[in-house]
Amino acid sequence: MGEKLKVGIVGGTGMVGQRFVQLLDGHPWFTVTAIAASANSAGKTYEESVQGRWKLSTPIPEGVKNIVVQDAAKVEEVTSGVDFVFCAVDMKKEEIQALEEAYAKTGTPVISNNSAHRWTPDVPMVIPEVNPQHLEVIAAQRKRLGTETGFIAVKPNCSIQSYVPALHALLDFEPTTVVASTYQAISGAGKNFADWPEMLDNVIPYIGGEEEKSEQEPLRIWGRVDDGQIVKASAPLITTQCIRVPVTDGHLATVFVSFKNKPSKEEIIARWQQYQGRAQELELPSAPKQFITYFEEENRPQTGLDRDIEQGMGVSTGRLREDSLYDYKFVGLSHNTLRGAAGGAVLIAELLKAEGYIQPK
Ligand SMILES: N[C@@H](CC=O)C(=O)O
Repeated sequence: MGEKLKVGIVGGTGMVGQRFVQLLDGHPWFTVTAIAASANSAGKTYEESVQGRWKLSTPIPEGVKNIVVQDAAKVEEVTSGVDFVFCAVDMKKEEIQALEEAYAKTGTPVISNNSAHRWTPDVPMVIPEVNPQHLEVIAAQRKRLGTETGFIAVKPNCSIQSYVPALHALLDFEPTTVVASTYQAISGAGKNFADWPEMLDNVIPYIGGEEEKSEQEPLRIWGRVDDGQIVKASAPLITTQCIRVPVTDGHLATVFVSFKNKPSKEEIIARWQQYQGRAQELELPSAPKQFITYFEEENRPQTGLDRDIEQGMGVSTGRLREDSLYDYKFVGLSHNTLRGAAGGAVLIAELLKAEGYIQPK
């Protein structure tokens, strides 16, 4: 594998940005050469800019400490030294849409953790093991943006990763109805217990916008490519409740599901255990060897015990049993800031590189 691709992190000082920094330390294909953030952080070293707000348990990697943070709004300056960027910024939707398009128009691929472009018809929203075929729409997007090399690709919301992979492995049994309740960690809101004390010994039954995302985004993931656009699927019907719970990391979901062709319990478990996607076929560096792990123990998966499975990139399921109203019920779990955020975006970038969409400039 020749020289590493040079990466910029736009929004590198926030919680997801810090995860990008952590995951890219020692990455075999990518090296961080630029970090951009708001004008307030611009001009400081990365170490200075995250002083007192570094939220991860591992130290700031040596290789990025002295990178001078750039102003994310100065798009040409940031992109001049990189082959592609990750983007995780906290701004209004229209501002993020415009910023990401400005980056893409410089010929720079943008892999985004933000939700702003998740419903732009020619922007692929990808889980590499589930819908890698959606990358096809990049050609149409490049035409629209007037660039031969730039584009935007996004990852879906973290909540859906705790049940969509498990349902995807069962898609040919035609799930008709899904009820999912998610129990979401506080890091999903970019917080820890120090900065969100009311989450100690508490549950908050509301996460703004989350239920809409959790019900609609799976249908886009299962959508088809038609004339350079993603057309969302019309089934299954999905309803959700999303709840904030007092855990640091890990989104757990309880799921009820009925099928047109009801599989046996053994068939479901076999599908989960055997499921392999494009990320495993290509042996991408961040791909979990076992994408879905089924736990036979009746008290697993547990958020604290199992969120880090496969370096936080695997998904786990358990407690599969028949239900009195639906065909089955089960529990799913995924790490929200690894598989569900920065890790998922790094895996998309690896897929894009392996498929020839990201190249040295
Ligand atoms: N909106 C989610 C974060 C996932 O992307 C949350 O609040 O947990």
